[in-house]
Amino acid sequence: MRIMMADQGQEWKEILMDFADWTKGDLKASCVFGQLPKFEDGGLVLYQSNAILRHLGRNHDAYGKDGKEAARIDMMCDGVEDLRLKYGKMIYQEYDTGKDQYIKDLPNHLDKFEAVMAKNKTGFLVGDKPSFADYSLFEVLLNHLVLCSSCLDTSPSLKSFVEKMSARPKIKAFLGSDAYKKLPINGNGKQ
Ligand SMILES: N[C@@H](CCC(=O)N[C@@H](CS)C(=O)NCC(=O)O)C(=O)O
Repeated sequence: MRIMMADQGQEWKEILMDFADWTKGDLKASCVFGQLPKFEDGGLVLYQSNAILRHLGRNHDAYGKDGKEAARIDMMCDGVEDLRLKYGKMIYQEYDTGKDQYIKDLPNHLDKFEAVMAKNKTGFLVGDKPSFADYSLFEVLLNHLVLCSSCLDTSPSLKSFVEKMSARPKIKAFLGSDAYKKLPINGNGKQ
């Protein structure tokens, strides 16, 4: 979300929740699913990261040029979410016992995105400009590069995608900012 808003030139105000405050429970009780992030846009209050991404996609013309592209963007976003969940399970539940096997299995998961990216030939998953699924994939790949810096060596289209996204001026500025650098990748400090 942050990367997408930065690239689309949308300013945002962020309130970071301290874990001690969160455990008091008041905010949790007010969240629709008892979890963050919470996103407010005017009178609209949203939860669920991918719903927020879709909202941003609609607002910033980053949801395909027609219904068919939108459907394929949804599919790619759900595919990214599957990978994000596998990564999260390893990070939060199996880091010490499962990290090596996760890295070994990673090419099987990344291959799917590599194939779509290579076939589209525009440098994006769908269409010829970044959609919310591209921002989601980009963020997941950045995190995987921290986990294993060589993980894209056998995925040339994904490697080029990450390089080009990282070089987009507003993304480059955001990734270089203190606001971004001080954020932990994962809440448990593992990466
Ligand atoms: N499917 C949700 C998952 C949200 C989620 O896992 N939130 C975590 C932080 S990233 C949370 O609020 N954890 C605290 C809790 O469950 O009490 C989304 O994508 O937004």
